[in-house]
Amino acid sequence: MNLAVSAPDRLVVRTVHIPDPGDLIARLPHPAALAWIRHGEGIVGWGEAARLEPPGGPDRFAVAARWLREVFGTASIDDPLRLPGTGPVAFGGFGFDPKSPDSVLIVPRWILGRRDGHAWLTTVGTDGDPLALLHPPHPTTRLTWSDGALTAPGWERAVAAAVDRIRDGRLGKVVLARDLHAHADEPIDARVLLRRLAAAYPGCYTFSCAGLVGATPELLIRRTGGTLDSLVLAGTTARGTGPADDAARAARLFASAKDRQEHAYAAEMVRDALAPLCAELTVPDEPELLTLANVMHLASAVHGRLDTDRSVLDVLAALHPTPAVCGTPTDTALQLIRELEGMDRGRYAGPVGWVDSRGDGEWGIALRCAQIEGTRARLFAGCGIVADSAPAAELAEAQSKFRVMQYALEG
Ligand SMILES: C=C(O[C@H]1C=CC=C(C(=O)O)[C@@H]1O)C(=O)O
Repeated sequence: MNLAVSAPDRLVVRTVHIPDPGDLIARLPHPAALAWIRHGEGIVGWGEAARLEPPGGPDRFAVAARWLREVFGTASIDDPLRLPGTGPVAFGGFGFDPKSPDSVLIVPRWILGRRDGHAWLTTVGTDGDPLALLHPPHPTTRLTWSDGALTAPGWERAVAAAVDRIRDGRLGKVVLARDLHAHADEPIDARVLLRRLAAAYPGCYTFSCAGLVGATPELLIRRTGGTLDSLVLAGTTARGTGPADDAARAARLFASAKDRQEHAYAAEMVRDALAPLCAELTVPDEPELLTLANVMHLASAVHGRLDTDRSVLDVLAALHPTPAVCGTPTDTALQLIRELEGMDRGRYAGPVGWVDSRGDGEWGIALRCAQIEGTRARLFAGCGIVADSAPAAELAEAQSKFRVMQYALEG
């Protein structure tokens, strides 16, 4: 196990009730921001009290859960609120591919939160000034764009190859992604991107963790006490030119056998993965429509009640990767992704979110995001491919999904 920043022997944690802090993103004093916000509520963090970079492997969720049990279990915690997200919290992101070494968990020094009429500040450690790192946000000026691993025609050929494999009967669905590179004149400030994303996509989960910044519509799992919630997304159409065009496109999406099949694979797998962990589970028979600023998705809201006390990380281990980002069957789809994408996804399409010391937490799938490193951003977008997929249509869908982060970077 590699502890890039070693945890102190014992964390000393104090949560206090505070007056409404207003815009959480505006309070972040440093570009190395940790954030999880939807409709203005959620948590932001900064500074680092402890950090874990679990090595790649299918057991990375279990390794992370063990480490957190140790770090939080030995902590001295003064938390009169005892709400989801109060007390110590770890923000995290896990590599998409089990082989990926990119997973990370960070326990910040300071956490500011707001939820259901409560606001709080959590301090981890007894020294230091939360505003010592004060560093005003700085918008990026000029950007240059270039292809990632595959050009657009190269990616269309990969989609065509995937369709051939599916028609050969080797698998039912695979999700293929591509990356785009942006290069700025000056370092990219995550807070500027977060502000634009939270304003343009308020219903999505705007997140930032170790340079991965985005606004995902897909809730992989939320654990609140014994309750689980998940929002399965698969099947997409671009937004129309106005309400009538939107309605026509939505009707075509619901009538599309291709999109319904893409969605069914994802919803069925989530049901099968959660059923053994739940005393009760509800999965709708029919998807509903989720409308975002750039696209519309088929969506299924899944609810469950855990059969026994399990951390949200245990539930993640059972769910990831769903066919919304990998395919069916999982192993065959993962092999095809490795063969055809020509890139390492890093933490794109992996779980991103937070967990507290009670095991509550919210984890999305890291979609509509970019990995920021200094002056560079690497954007990702993927599409579910089934037997009837057409490469040109999938390329257009990926372009619609890239628009989220293109807007975050360019304004
Ligand atoms: C893989 C992505 O989207 C997934 C989530 C929703 C809809 C999808 C689709 O219709 O293809 C994808 O499964 C992405 O945005 O990079």
